[in-house]
Amino acid sequence: MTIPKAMTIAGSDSGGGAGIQADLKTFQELGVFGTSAITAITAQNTLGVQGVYPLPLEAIGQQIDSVLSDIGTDAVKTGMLFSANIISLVADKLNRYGPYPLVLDPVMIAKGGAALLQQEAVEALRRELLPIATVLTPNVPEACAILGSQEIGSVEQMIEAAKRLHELGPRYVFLKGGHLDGEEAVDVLYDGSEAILYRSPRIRTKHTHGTGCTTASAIAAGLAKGLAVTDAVSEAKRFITAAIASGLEIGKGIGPTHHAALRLSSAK
Ligand SMILES: Nc1ncnc2c1ncn2[C@@H]1O[C@H](COP(=O)(O)OP(=O)(O)OP(=O)(O)O)[C@@H](O)[C@H]1O
Ligand SMILES: Cc1ncc(CO)c(N)n1
Repeated sequence: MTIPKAMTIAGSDSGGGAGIQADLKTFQELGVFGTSAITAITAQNTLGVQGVYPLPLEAIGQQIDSVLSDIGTDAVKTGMLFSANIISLVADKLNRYGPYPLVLDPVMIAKGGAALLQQEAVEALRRELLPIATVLTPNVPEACAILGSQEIGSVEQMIEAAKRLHELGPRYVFLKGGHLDGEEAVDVLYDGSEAILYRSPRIRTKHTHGTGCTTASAIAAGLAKGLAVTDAVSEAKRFITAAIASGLEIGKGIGPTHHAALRLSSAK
């Protein structure tokens, strides 16, 4: 049996809601075989990040070699990369084994405020990974950090920012509007000529841990299946909206999005 394959290169979230764990669950839900290279281990739960432990470069490189020299992949998603050295290593490996459809989620800061990317690594991200990305998926604060300060408070300003981000090299920019206010959660996809808006009702919940990782890996799953970027993004938007609607009240803080609502209701 052949099955589409996607690889995530990201950090581990012990709390299970974001990072590698969210990515692999999303791949599985969407019918894609998932592989991984872990860049850093975080001690994390619904209350925040208690510890960050980047892995040695050798360990990260070896995981990527093991997967790509044997199993291969139809798409890659990157998440938490933590340092400029890890970014350079990942760019080197993807250039050597690829090119692959690449969903680049420029993870910088966890919801509780912990740094998942060192500040001085933003330049490496811009220089080495943005130019080889198929889809760049920043949230509003990440877009501001990559652009070096820009006011983004409206959909019009999101479109302007997406255009400037596109000039840095990615084929598509998918700028997510989860951090803005309003009755709808509006995201912008820009391909260099046209801005497409993806809208959903804004769900009133605090349980949104892992929304970014889940969205980016759902897009990667679509690309692995051979979908056009616009279709992969539509599917991902539907998937994340359902996952937020069935977010879990577990732990004492911000609970995770949940991807298997149908199975859950038929269990017990
Ligand atoms: N309350 C909500 N209701 C509906 N959709 C939402 C809500 N919050 C976020 N989204 C959607 O979820 C997706 C992820 O967006 P968001 O801006 O939250 O990502 P993120 O900030 O990168 O996530 P994370 O904090 O996990 O890194 C987008 O499609 C966004 O529109
Ligand atoms: C490991 C990891 N990656 C990404 C995020 C962003 O949500 C997180 N909180 N933890």
